[in-house]
Amino acid sequence: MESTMKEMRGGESVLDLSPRATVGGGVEDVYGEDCATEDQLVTPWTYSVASGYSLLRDPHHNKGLAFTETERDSHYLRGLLPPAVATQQLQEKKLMDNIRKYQVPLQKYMAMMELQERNERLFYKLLIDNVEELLPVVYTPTVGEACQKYGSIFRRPQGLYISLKEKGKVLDVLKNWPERSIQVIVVTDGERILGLGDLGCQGMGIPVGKLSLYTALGGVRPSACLPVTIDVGTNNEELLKDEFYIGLRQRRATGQEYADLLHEFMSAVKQNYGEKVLIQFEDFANHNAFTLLAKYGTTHLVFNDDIQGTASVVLAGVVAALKLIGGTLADHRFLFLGAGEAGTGIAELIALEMSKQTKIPLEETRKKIWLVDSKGLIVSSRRDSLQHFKKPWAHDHEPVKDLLGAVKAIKPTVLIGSSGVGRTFTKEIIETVASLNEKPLIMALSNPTSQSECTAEEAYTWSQGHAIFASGSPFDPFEYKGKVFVPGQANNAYIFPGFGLGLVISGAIRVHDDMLLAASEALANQVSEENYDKGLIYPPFTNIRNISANIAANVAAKAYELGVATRLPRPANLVKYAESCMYSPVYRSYR
Ligand SMILES: NC(=O)C1=CN([C@@H]2O[C@H](COP(=O)(O)OP(=O)(O)OC[C@H]3O[C@@H](n4cnc5c(N)ncnc54)[C@H](OP(=O)(O)O)[C@@H]3O)[C@@H](O)[C@H]2O)C=CC1
Ligand SMILES: CC(=O)C(=O)O
Ligand SMILES: [Mg+2]
Repeated sequence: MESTMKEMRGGESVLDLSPRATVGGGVEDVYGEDCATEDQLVTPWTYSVASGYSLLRDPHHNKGLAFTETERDSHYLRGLLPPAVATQQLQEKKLMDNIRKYQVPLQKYMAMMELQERNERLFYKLLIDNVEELLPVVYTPTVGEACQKYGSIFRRPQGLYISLKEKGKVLDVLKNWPERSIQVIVVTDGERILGLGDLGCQGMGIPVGKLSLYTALGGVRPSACLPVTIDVGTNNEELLKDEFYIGLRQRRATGQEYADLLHEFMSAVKQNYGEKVLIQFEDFANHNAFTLLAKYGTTHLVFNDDIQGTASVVLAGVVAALKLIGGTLADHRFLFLGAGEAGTGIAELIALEMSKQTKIPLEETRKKIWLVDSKGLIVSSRRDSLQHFKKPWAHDHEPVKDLLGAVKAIKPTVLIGSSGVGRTFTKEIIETVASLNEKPLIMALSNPTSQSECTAEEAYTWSQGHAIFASGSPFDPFEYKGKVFVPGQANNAYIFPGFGLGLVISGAIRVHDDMLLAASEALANQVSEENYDKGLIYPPFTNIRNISANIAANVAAKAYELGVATRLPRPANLVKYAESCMYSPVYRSYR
């Protein structure tokens, strides 16, 4: 410990690759302020009570016209606001009216971001109360366009940028962030933003959007959330030429240089925030995502949303769908288009659940699941040339070059799109799947809407109304032959906020596959008869905070059962406890 602190205080090499963080949370005096001597560098943090003009400019505390007469007197606000006093409800009504007037989704997005920067509680009140309407604005699909244009619409930094320029100084960079009690970090390196490819530093929109859902949907308080973008360059030629690009103007660093920066970041996070901070990897390319998850899964509280969160949400949808399509999980044959993070992550969790249900070994249950990648069906003759995460799916079969051929050969009952390529579920493919099944389950998971493997209209029309359909980005209900079909949204947003809350409230120090199954089970249990009657396999997002509390409780229960929870004693009623921990956006009164 002594040598660690000396290094930190020396102000040069702050990188400690084996931090002495305690399970109890945090490291004693990590900022080195109490014991620093004259020759040592510290961060000069100060705390003050905001009042007057600075109170109005502080998004955490600003209430705008909702400051009461008493607050206006006691906080030096007289004259800085017009005389009217408004309720939060009235402010919400006005802002929703304004947002609804914008025709262009990106304008709505910018209005929401501007609100978040101006009045955080009002932002979350809007998002929570109007979740179905605003989710497509702050999240997919609009966040995808926002990332593509991030350089042009950039106004104020909303998260922490850690680039190669900060190599050797990452711990100092973390200390520049104004909040210290961080519970959840969402980090991207921008290389696989939704299905839009490499957006470099402009991927920041994704951690910002995901964390706003952590708060709105999962109740993790905003000050405990830290969006991070690791900038190692971009291979996106358009961005490299774009004069408004906000990131490093170089091609991506790879190999040891990449690994070193990531390792410095992971070590600094643990050193600064302790063992219980959740690090959610988001939208990394698959050649790094699996490696990072495996490497840090045993030393940090890490979760890959694209691999694990997606798996949990899709398993929930499939289990719920069994009520509509019949059979048990093991009775079905699964075919995926796309064998990357999402595809193989989902496949593995389905196979695991199947194995647990049937007591059949995992190697056997995997054989019910087939994947197609850009080179065709994954079969054993391709094994040697496959990336490691595809190898478990190389079953014995003659080569098949495309999805249509695979559909004809495998005869799937469930078709899942996780390719990132739009309109790849063609009319012929959907017609073939529909001809093989009375009720085919079709999930087009790729985001944003432009990359969806098919639209809701296509799924329902081409299957003549027989398909049970869900998609990663939302589609409106569709009327076909006088019947209204309501597509579900199979998006990891159902899982990660409640999952993260469960980890936080139990003080979990590691993520385990059984927790993903627990989250999935909790979600599937929330689908009501009324939802099923509409053909839905997910509950509506309107009830998401309640759903998240149930997911959190199931995940926390599993953490206690597995012995990785550190918050002791275990609360007796975990749902109630989760609810009691959830952030509320209602204004507080100031003395
Ligand atoms: N709904 C949700 O909650 C989520 C949705 N997603 C979406 O899933 C998509 C994929 O993400 P992810 O798995 O991380 O990406 P990856 O890059 O890891 O995987 C993409 C896979 O699709 C394959 N592929 C690409 N083009 C084709 C094609 N034309 N025909 C057949 N296969 C193709 C690739 O093949 P090859 O390996 O040969 O290159 C690869 O196996 C993205 O659009 C993302 O937005 C992701 C996470 C959550
Ligand atoms: C939803 C999500 O995480 C993705 O599309 O990458
Ligand atoms: Mg993602």
